[in-house]
Amino acid sequence: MADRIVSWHANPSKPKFTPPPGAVDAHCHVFGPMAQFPFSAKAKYLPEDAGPDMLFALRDHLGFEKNVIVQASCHGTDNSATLHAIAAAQGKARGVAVVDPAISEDDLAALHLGGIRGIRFNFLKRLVDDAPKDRFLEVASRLPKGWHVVIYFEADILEELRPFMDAIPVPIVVDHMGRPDVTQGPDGPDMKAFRRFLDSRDDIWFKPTCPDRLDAIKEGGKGDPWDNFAAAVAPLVADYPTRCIWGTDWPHPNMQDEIPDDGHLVDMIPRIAPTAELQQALLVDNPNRLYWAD
Ligand SMILES: O=C(O)c1cc(C(=O)O)oc(=O)c1
Repeated sequence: MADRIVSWHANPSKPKFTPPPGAVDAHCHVFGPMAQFPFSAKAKYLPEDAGPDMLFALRDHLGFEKNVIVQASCHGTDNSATLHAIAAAQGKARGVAVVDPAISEDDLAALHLGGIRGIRFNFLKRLVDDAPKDRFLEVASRLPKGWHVVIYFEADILEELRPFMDAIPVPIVVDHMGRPDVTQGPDGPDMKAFRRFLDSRDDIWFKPTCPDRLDAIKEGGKGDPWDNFAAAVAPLVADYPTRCIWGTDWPHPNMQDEIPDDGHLVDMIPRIAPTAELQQALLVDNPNRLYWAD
């Protein structure tokens, strides 16, 4: 395994945009600390420590009140680091776990007590070795009440995943909108396909997140301030205002080449959600419905 990497900004700027009271950063991660929570033997990247203290300092700096911590692939199916961070947040965080599909009902109940409200299925080959659809469906059918499934996939496999996703019996939240090519614009084939998917069920949610990944210079995009992303994504938020949640994606796994300034990421919010109503839905009402319903 290569050296441990740093993928986050050392000194993010203060955003110009002020999030509304109660705003939730609903997609972020923690890494380690490794001495306490070792990374998975199957991890595809080995990051430096980015623990809860750093996450909460960033939350306060950016003007957010709560976090949803999504288990990062480098921790495999051992959710200890995520649970530790949720506990340290003292009610200000909930989370999404990655589980071995053979997990017992007791272990699912323990995750619920620890603040977990969903499980993540990752289909990115650069992040995980396998994604067994039949086993994923089985565990999705016996989740605690009120939970959902988070899915991370790339646009080119959306159609292939449709039968699998259509069979998921709980709400679905799509990470980073399934990584559309934002250089195609709001009416490009990737956005059209994603809209068709959203229209197929009213319990599919999405995260209009990661301009730094989707509009990266090395991916053929514009880079910060990510104008392609703003143009392609604002209409999606406008058309599905009750089904989107937003997050920084800190500490930005794997982004060590074009590390985003988190203050600039927050300043994308008014460009994709220009009214106070949209901002309230995206940052407060929607994430609270998914993660703090009980
Ligand atoms: O695109 C990625 O590299 C990435 C990785 C992870 C993870 O390693 O869990 O999570 C994300 O949200 C995005």
